[in-house]
Amino acid sequence: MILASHLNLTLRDGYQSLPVLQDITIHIKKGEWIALTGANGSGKSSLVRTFNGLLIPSSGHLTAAGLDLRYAESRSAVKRSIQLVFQNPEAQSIGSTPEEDVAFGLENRGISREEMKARTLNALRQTGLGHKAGAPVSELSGGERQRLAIACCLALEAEMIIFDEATSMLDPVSRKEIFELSRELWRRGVTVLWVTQRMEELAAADRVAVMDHGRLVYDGDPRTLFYDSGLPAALSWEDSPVIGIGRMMRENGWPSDLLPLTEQQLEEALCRYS
Ligand SMILES: Nc1ncnc2c1ncn2[C@@H]1O[C@H](COP(=O)(O)OP(=O)(O)OP(=O)(O)O)[C@@H](O)[C@H]1O
Repeated sequence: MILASHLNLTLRDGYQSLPVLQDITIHIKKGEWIALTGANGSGKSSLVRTFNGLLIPSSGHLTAAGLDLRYAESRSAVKRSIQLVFQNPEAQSIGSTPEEDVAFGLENRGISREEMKARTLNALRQTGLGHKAGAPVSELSGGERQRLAIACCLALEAEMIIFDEATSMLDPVSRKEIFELSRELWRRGVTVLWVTQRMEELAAADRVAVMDHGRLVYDGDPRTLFYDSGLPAALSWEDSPVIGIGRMMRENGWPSDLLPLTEQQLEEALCRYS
């Protein structure tokens, strides 16, 4: 789905050149659910914006959804198959109702009115917004607005959806719902790149990529990242209480596949051995 090789991106900040991405090589396969993390300013958003042609790398090679993004036509085509859901729920809708908003994205795509209507209502139903199709967008909650952004991606039949800290402005219940929706879409074949700083979301991933100062510094499973890589300490990440307990468990001979990343995993591990 994404084949990035030795990507560099330099942006201008006044008179200064800022190396935002440095020598990034990553391969994301079709059908994966992968998490991307890193401190604020480490380059996560810049990286994912190169994947759907919003930012153009200064050098390196990038293929996304089978398109070579050196070419302007490829960059405009990739925006259809790889969609981004951003952090701010307020900033993503154009239409005055969800139905209008989703349909807006389908205009100029050579689709008949009937098909547009069917795709729109289907996408709204899949995201749990069927009953709000005609409601004013201004009356939707933050979680509903993120669902609407996802409905737009579905109507466009996106092959990959990139969630760029898409739940960071939501309450815990909506956050969990959007996260679960991303998992559901993934089970149905959508490739998902989930940008997050939340431990429980990293713990759910089979594969976690970590950015630091514009570089990709880790690409592997979350348990190895937190217990064996030494990276959290090198990046001055604070150990969560659960990881602290997990380290003690390891010193006491617990098998490494039971070392917990989340409170739930800790409870499960303790239940199994108590
Ligand atoms: N348009 C721009 N012009 C100049 N510098 C930029 C621009 N966009 C981002 N940067 C800089 O690039 C670096 C990486 O920013 P980016 O937003 O990609 O990081 P991030 O990891 O997504 O951060 P956050 O978690 O805060 O969203 C930062 O130093 C940022 O200030």
